Amino acid sequence: MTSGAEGKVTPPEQAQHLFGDALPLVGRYADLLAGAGVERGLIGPREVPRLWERHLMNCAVVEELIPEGATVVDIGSGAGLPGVILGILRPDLSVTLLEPLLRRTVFLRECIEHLELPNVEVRRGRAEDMRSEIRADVVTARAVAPLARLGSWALPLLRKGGSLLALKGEQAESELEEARGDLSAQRPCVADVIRVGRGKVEPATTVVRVTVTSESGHSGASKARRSSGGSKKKRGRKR
Ligand SMILES: C[S@@+](CC[C@H](N)C(=O)[O-])C[C@H]1O[C@@H](n2cnc3c(N)ncnc32)[C@H](O)[C@@H]1O
Repeated sequence: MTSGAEGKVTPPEQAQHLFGDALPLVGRYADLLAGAGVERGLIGPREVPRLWERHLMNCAVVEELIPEGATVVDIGSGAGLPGVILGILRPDLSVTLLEPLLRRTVFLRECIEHLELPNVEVRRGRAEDMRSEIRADVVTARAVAPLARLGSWALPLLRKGGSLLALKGEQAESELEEARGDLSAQRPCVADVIRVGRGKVEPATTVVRVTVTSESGHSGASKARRSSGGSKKKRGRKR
């Protein structure tokens, strides 16, 4: 990526407290987003003035929820949010940016190279096609899909005890209540809504956390359905 492809965006004062020593590197990423990211249509030009507060800082506080040394898969990483920020802030994490669109993976690879992030890799693909290939401690996703669909993509990628951290808007509680049945049918799990970064970002970041409680990819209910023959048609044949 040429330096000419970098824009310039000044970090707000709170960014110093939040990012500490990582601020210069986050600043370089911000410049890439504001430059090549906008030129290539990966983020809208109207996002540039609010890049720090609404995007970078909002994503950064999610690191509080990620255990030391975790493997993290960022589904639908787009221009790298929240995955790149997590990779910068937490060198102890192994982060995979999972993104199906070529144009976006090209940008992501250039960012990783430019920012020299050895703990971050880019994979091109759809989350639902990665079931046999990925087992992670944490899956993150921001602005990717409604919760029930996101759960059907993310939960199969998690180890037992692993969590989906979905960055959501103010309607997170009602979205979770609507999706609860689908999430449990996908895989036994517990879920809650957490607000992270109070006092650091305004508003705090809303995260739906879904933690899988079983090794199996299927809930007890699905297992029961399968062992009792599943559909009526099958039961008929058995008799
Ligand atoms: C609205 S963008 C959000 C990008 C980024 N997470 C952010 O917050 O700026 C949604 C991204 O999800 C990706 N996506 C869509 N379907 C997907 C799938 N099945 N698996 C993985 N990523 C997907 C899209 O290509 C797109 O980059």
